[in-house]
Amino acid sequence: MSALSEAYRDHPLHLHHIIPLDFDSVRTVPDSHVWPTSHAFESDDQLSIPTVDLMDPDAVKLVGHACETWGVFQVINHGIPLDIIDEVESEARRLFSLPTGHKLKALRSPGGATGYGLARISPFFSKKMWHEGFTVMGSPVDHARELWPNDYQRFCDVMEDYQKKMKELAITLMHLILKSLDLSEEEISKVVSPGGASTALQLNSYPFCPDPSRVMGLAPHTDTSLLTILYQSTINGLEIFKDGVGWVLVSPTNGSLVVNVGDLLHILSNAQFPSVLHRVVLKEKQQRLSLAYFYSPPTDFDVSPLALNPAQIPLYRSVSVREYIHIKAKNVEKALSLIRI
Ligand SMILES: C=C1C[C@]23C[C@@]1(O)CC[C@H]2[C@@]12CCC[C@@](C)(C(=O)O1)[C@H]2[C@@H]3C(=O)O
Ligand SMILES: O=C(O)CCC(=O)C(=O)O
Ligand SMILES: [Fe+2]
Repeated sequence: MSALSEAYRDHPLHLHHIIPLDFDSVRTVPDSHVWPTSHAFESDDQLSIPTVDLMDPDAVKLVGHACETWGVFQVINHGIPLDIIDEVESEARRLFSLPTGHKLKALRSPGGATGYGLARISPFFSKKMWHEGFTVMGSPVDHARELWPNDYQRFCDVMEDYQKKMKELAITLMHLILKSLDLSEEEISKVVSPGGASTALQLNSYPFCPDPSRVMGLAPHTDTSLLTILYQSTINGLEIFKDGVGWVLVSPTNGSLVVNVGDLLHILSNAQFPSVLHRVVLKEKQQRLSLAYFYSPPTDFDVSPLALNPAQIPLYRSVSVREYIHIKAKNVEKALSLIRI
């Protein structure tokens, strides 16, 4: 068991907050999944988040500006081969198209962190989300063997290879981001080291929905990570919240990846980089898939505001990654304010 999985063990969830709906059998949206519709569901579809070309000689400045003004950006020329992304998407599709009863063989256990199930934030909302996920931390072999006793190797190879590639990209991005904060190489290497990191890959599926305007794919949340690298299939749905504007749609563009600031980078940057609030709404009846890779320091690493000039005061106390996960598991929305000085 990875150290990251262990951090979640002290916060077991009830099975009704883990088991997704049997999406295969529903013809209408059950009341448990109907969210109050209001103007809150509207979004700005004209504005676009910044795009950063990782080959641009000004990448440090561009990434820093995007993190500061939006907390999220798209990357192009990121070096992840498109056929690898396609393979992961296709394996994710293979998994989510299994009959519900079969997927339950890989159900996340109440104290577990990996496998099939609802998003961890589910207990914090009175309505259920139109979502099913599969969380991978390293090798998914134990769950994959339950799903495909004679045919699990390909799924494992593809998921492990993707995590390796994502880790390299996350490290590159972290170097650019921390350089933009003027941190020294020595300080950067304490936060980002290839050997030590807590990472997770989350396969998300928003199944076919007979009435998309009444459901919520993934409720508004911030990610716990330093940063998250997201691939979204061709279907719209991801929205980010921008102060002074409201919800802004992030349309998928071919081959680009979405990078967002998580809570731990928000703390490290002393709130210079906002941990972006985001959600997924269903814009179409059709199934939507996404792949989210979460990158954080090891669980025993103490995160504290680093990018301080002499005139600045730290806004957050030091907190270990493990402790922050515990705080967030109990108070999802208030976690950052609970460590504010
Ligand atoms: C490492 C992780 C981040 C995450 C919890 C997890 O253990 C794996 C799933 C992740 C996810 C994906 C959907 C949104 C989110 C808030 C959730 O409920 O599960 C994130 C978690 C997070 O960022 O805290
Ligand atoms: O599906 C998406 O576009 C977003 C997923 C997400 O926010 C997450 O997995 O944390
Ligand atoms: Fe997220």
